[in-house]
Amino acid sequence: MTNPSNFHFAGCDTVELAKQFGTPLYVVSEDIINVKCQQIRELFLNKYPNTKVAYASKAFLTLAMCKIIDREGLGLDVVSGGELYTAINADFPMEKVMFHGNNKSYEELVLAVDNNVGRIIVDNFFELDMLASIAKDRDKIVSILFRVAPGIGGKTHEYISTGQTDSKFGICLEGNMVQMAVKQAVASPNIDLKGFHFHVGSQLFDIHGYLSSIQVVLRIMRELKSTLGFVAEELNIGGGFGINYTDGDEETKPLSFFVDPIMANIKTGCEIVGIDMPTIIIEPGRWVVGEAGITLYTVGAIKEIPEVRTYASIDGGFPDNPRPALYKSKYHGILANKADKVADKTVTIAGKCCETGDILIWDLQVPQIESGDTLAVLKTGAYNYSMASNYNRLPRPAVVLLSGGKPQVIVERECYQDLIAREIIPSSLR
Ligand SMILES: Cc1ncc(COP(=O)(O)O)c(C=O)c1O
Ligand SMILES: N[C@@H](CCCC[NH3+])C(=O)O
Repeated sequence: MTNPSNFHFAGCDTVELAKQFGTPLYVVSEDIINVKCQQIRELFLNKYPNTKVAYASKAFLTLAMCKIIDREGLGLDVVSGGELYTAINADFPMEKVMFHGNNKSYEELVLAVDNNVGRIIVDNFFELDMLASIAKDRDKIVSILFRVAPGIGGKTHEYISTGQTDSKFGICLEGNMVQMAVKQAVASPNIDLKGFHFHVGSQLFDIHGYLSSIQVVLRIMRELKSTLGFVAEELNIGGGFGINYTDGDEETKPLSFFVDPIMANIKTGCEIVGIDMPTIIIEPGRWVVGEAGITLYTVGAIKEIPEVRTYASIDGGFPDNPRPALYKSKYHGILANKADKVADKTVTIAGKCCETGDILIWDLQVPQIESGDTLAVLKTGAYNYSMASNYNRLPRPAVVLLSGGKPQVIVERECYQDLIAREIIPSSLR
C-alpha cells in the first residue's frame, strides 16, 4: 500500500520499495535517463550535424543500462575489459564503442580488436606499439584517436581533474610528443588515426576549460595539417558536465549550456585556423545518470552526544558510496517515511563501516529521527554502484530499475556466499 505522505521517486513510494527489496537499495529511474537522452538528441545530435555521443559507462553500467543506452541511440565509452565485456554481453553495437584507459592490457586490447570496437582511444606510445602489433597479427586495421592532455585542468576536486599537463592521462603537448605519435600512427599500416580526444575533468560547471582546450587542440590540428599533411576527422571533447547535488551547488545546467558555446567555439576556431570542422563527440556520464538514482537505507543506532552532535547510523555507507570519503562530496537526504514532517533536527548520517571517515552526510536537517526510519539519499545514480566495494565484507546492494512506476531488479543483492565464492583454503590449512 503506498502512502502519499511518504517520499515518492519516479512514481514509486520509496518506503514500499525499501520493504519489498530490502536496504541498502540502489534505485534508478529509467524515465529520468530517457529524458536526459532525449535532451541529448534534441539539443546536440539533432541540432548539430556530424556529432556523436558516447555515454561514459564508468558512471553506471549494467547489462540493462547498455540496453537503454543503445535503444536511446547513444554510443558507449568503456575504460576496461570488464566494461567492454558487459557491453559485448548486452549485444551493444561494437562500432559505437569507444575504448579508453591509460593502461590497457594486452588482453583488453585483444578483446577490443577481436570484437571490432569502433574507436580505441590510444593514451600513450606503449599502447600504440602494442595495438599496432595486435592489429598486424590479425591483419586488421584499427581506428584510433589519440588522447592528448591539453595542459588545462578543470575547476573541480583535484582527484577528478584530468586535462592538466601533470596528469597520468594522455599524451602531453611538451617535446613534440603529439607530432611523434601522429607520425608513428600514420606510418603504421594497421592503424587508422581518425583524430584526437581530450577530457578536462569531471563535475564541471565552468565552460572555459573546454573552450581553452579546444583552442589548443585546434591549433595542433592545424600544425599537423601543414607539417605532416595529416587531417583529423574527429575531435572527442570528453565529458564532465556537472550536476547539482545539494543547495550549495550550482543548478544542473541544460545540455545547451555546455554544447552551444563548445560548438560555436569549434566552428569559429576551425575557420580561424583554416581546417574543416571535424566530427564532434561528447562523453557525458554523470549528467546522464547522476540525478536518475537514489539510495535507500534503514536507520539503525542513534547516538546523541550531548552538546556535540547526534549520529544516526545507516545499514550502508562507504562501500556503496565512497564519494564523501574520497572527494568530500556532499549529498542531500530525506527521511522517506516522514517526508511530510518538518525537518527541524540536525543529525549526522554515519555509515556502518569500521572507518571514522565513513560519514555519508554531515549535519542533515531531518524530522525527529528514529531507528527503523527509511533514509533516501538523493542523486546517487553516478559513481555509486559503479564504485561500490565489499569493504568490511558488506555484500553489495541490489539495483532496482523503475520504469513507468514499475520496479524491476536489474542487479540482485549480493549475499554472504558471494563473498567467499571464489576463495580457496590451501590444503596446508585444512
Ligand atoms: C575519458 C572520459 N570521458 C568521459 C568521462 C565522463 O565524465 P563525467 O561522468 O564527468 O561526465 C570521464 C570521466 O571523467 C573520462 O575520463
Ligand atoms: N569517480 C569520480 C568521477 C571520475 C570521472 C572519471 N574520469 C566521481 O565520483 O566523481
